[in-house]
Amino acid sequence: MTHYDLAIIGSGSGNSLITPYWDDKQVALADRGIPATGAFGGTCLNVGCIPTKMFVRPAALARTPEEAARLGVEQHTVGADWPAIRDRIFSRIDGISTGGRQYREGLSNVELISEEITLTGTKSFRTASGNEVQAEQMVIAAGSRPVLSQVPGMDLPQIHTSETVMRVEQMPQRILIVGGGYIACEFAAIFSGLGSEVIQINRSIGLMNQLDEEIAAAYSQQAQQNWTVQYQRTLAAVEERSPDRDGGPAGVTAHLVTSDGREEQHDVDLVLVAIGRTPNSDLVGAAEAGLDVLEDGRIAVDEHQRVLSAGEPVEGLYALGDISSEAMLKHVANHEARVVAHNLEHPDRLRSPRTHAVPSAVFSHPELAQVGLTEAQAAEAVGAQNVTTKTQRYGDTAYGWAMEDEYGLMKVIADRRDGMILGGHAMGHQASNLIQPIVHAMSFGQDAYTAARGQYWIHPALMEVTENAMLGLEVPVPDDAPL
Ligand SMILES: Cc1cc2nc3c(=O)[nH]c(=O)nc-3n(C[C@H](O)[C@H](O)[C@H](O)COP(=O)(O)OP(=O)(O)OC[C@H]3O[C@@H](n4cnc5c(N)ncnc54)[C@H](O)[C@@H]3O)c2cc1C
Ligand SMILES: NC(=O)c1ccc[n+]([C@@H]2O[C@H](COP(=O)([O-])OP(=O)(O)OC[C@H]3O[C@@H](n4cnc5c(N)ncnc54)[C@H](O)[C@@H]3O)[C@@H](O)[C@H]2O)c1
Repeated sequence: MTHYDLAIIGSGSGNSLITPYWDDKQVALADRGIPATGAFGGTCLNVGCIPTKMFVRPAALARTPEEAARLGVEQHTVGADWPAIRDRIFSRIDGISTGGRQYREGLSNVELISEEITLTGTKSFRTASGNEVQAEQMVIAAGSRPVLSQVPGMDLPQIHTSETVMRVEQMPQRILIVGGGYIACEFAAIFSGLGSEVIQINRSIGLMNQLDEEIAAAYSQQAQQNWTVQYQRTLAAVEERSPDRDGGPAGVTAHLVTSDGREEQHDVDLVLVAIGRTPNSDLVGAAEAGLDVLEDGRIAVDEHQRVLSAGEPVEGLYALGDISSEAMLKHVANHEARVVAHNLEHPDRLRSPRTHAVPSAVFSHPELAQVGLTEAQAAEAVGAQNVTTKTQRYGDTAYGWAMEDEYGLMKVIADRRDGMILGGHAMGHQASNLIQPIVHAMSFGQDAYTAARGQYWIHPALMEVTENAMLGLEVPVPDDAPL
């Protein structure tokens, strides 16, 4: 049994817990590596946020002829060099991952355990090779993994999740994407932008249905113009077709079933399954070790990120990120890591993460961003009569004219009694940036009028969309309001 001052499971946001405080103490960092590649550094770096957005950018560039044509410029995308794009992206990503691993391996106070571990108690685990580890304090930051459909054919090499699809040898000519959430909508934009024929199916009607209804409907309409979207369909089975005459890779036939029981099929090169992610609490053996596990698979934590066992926090045991958080987002995992880092160092002054005004963006085409409540949730929270909303079209602002923008929207939802912002939702160019002043106002408790009028907005920047959305709300103007 090896004893450490701190043991961390997971090298994603967990990796950032090793602050200078631990320089003269002994830390174990266990990570089995990303399944497809064994890479160090977790999901965001290797198979998540960062590589996806590195594909989003060339896909957006490949689409510029559409916008250029509206502005009187003739452009033509000749093609996207998938192997070159893929290799450029992963040479950078893999280098960062390798560098991170080497750095950790080189530290005398850190033991890197590159193996799958299983908890044996609340602050102990066994490695796959049989070593027993015990720690004074422990953090479970073991993330989540993609869920696969429970249908025949999921073991075929043409079936992909977000963990494998970015490294395929050739860009698919035709791809079926299953799901209507973040990952499905981002990859639909990536592959359609780069030139694949994309068919996206969702079992319900509409895409990104967790968003504000107005924005989700507007996005779904746009998506249908950019690639093929089919609703009320689920995957029933996938079977391999024989290789083509030139000996090229075999594609698959995806069998679908519609909500009214009809059968359909699509011949595609590959299928991307993006129907959600499940926390890795089962992989680490959380329930067997006596930890409380919620119905959705998350490890239960209290307001200080302390893990619960039989409803009570276990001293010195924390969880963070996808394995315990409702929002599976990197900025949330990182914030929780900062809180846990503090709590590990100051057990007498425990802090809690902020749960208010958590934003997210979907880097699709168009881009989406949101923070706070939807209009329906706001009506539920404060009463429909107290809710005021403003939907500002990009196209009705000066920069929107410059862009000849046809679909961009920013919707702000506020309490009409005090002007406090309850939610913000955006769709269109740079939505993930335009939402930030709303996040700022909500985080620092500024009413919409003060947030809009209390600062200069550069004219005629696109950010005037956000300014105008806030100014368009029917809210009280505070006494001595800024002019
Ligand atoms: C395709 C995709 C795109 C995304 N894009 C965005 C985005 O744009 N913005 C955003 O905010 N979020 C995005 N996310 C979500 C974001 O990546 C996650 O919320 C975040 O990475 C979670 O970090 P974590 O530290 O909790 O877990 P991870 O980074 O997943 O780290 C957990 C680590 O634990 C290891 N592990 C698990 N079980 C064991 C075990 N038993 N033994 C040893 N090691 C184990 C895993 O191998 C992994 O390396 C995206 C996710 C995906 C999949
Ligand atoms: N830009 C970002 O911040 C970003 C990007 C990617 C992923 N993520 C995170 O990763 C999480 C997982 O992403 P995701 O897209 O896999 O999940 P998701 O929860 O966003 O979407 C899942 C989709 O799959 C559908 N679905 C669920 N079960 C199904 C089934 N059995 N058959 C058919 N369809 C089914 C759902 O209706 C939904 O449309 C997200 O919730 C998000 O937190 C964030």
